Amino acid sequence: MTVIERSLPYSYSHLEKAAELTLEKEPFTYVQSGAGAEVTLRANEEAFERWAIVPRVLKDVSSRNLSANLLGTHLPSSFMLAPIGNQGILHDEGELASAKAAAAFGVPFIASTVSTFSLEEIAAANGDGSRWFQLYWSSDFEVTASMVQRAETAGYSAIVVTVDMPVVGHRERDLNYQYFPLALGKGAANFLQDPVFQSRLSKSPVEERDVALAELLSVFFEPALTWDKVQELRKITSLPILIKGILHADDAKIAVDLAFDGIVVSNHGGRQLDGCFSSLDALPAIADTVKGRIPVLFDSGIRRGADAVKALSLGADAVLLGRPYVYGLAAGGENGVKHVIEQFIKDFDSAIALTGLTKASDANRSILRKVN
Ligand SMILES: Cc1cc2nc3c(=O)[nH]c(=O)nc-3n(C[C@H](O)[C@H](O)[C@H](O)COP(=O)(O)O)c2cc1C
Ligand SMILES: CCCCCCC(=O)C(=O)O
Repeated sequence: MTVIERSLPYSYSHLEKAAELTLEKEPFTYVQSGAGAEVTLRANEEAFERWAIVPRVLKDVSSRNLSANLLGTHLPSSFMLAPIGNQGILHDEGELASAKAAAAFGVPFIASTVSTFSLEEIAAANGDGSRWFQLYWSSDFEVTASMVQRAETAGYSAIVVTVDMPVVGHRERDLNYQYFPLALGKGAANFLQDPVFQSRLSKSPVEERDVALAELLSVFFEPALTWDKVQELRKITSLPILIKGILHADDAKIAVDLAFDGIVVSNHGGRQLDGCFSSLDALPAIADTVKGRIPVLFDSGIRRGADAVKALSLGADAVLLGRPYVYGLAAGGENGVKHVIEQFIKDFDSAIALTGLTKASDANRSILRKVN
């Protein structure tokens, strides 16, 4: 499938610029920025520059297989679209546009708890596409349970529990602008349309939106969350459960020991703890600990096809594409996301061939060297 959206740029930096020129400064900054001094945000990209691919030649790369299969989900090019909340601040069609674009390429879409549109609306837009649901664990457990059950009913095939946000990171640039999309109701649909959440209110969210949003903010975080509590999800759903936000090999070991179905090595794109490990630096030790017993997904810093080759070589089974696709959304709506997906697939395919591989799943450390 080829998308005609030639007015959009091809490089990440130009795509970011196109989004900046399209958006007001507050929503653009919300996406672009990280926590604190943004040391970790920068480290995520810099870590990729410290690994170099040492390609092999004359390997007959005329036929290539980029795919991965994880937990019953087919990934045609070993990547998925990362959960990104509040997409309505970037484009009126928000997650609906992204979910449609993902489906057009068969790329699985991970819908955020704090989406602008409800998980049912996103599922309808995603149609026959494949989708997972990202869960922010609410301190109101019955709301959490209700959302998970709704996701199962709406055809989501895995639950990704994000655990790196017991509290929100200190995002200085958002604080400077006093810009908080969740408080503005841009990521509220899953709560406002939830029957259990509605039962907590004396008037409907339509009648008293401000009261409903205040209730949302009061139950959004669960800083007391523990491994034991997350295990309770097993009683609620038969879907695979992945833990997103792992950086320490000991936590990866716990996830394996407790029989979770997968993990996502991630530092939330440098938006939570500034000064923490880059995601790529965390990956090898985690992959060595997991030893293939459960799928290891990776995000934070994937910008190009060669980045995906490096992450797969260091032990990831698949990667999540984050900021690049929402810059495409901002700059061009559904076609903008299609453009980003299409270019990423072409770039990844080229990188696999030029590395001397015919299967993405064959990527391994023998083709990488640490430089500087
Ligand atoms: C604007 C924005 C919103 C995000 N919202 C969520 C979210 O709702 N849930 C979640 O688990 N992660 C969220 N993330 C983190 C992404 O899933 C992913 O970990 C991160 O974007 C990876 O970093 P990268 O985009 O720099 O590669 C968000 C990231 C951004 C940039
Ligand atoms: C109160 C903060 C909620 C943020 C939810 C979206 C997200 O994960 C992000 O990084 O932004």
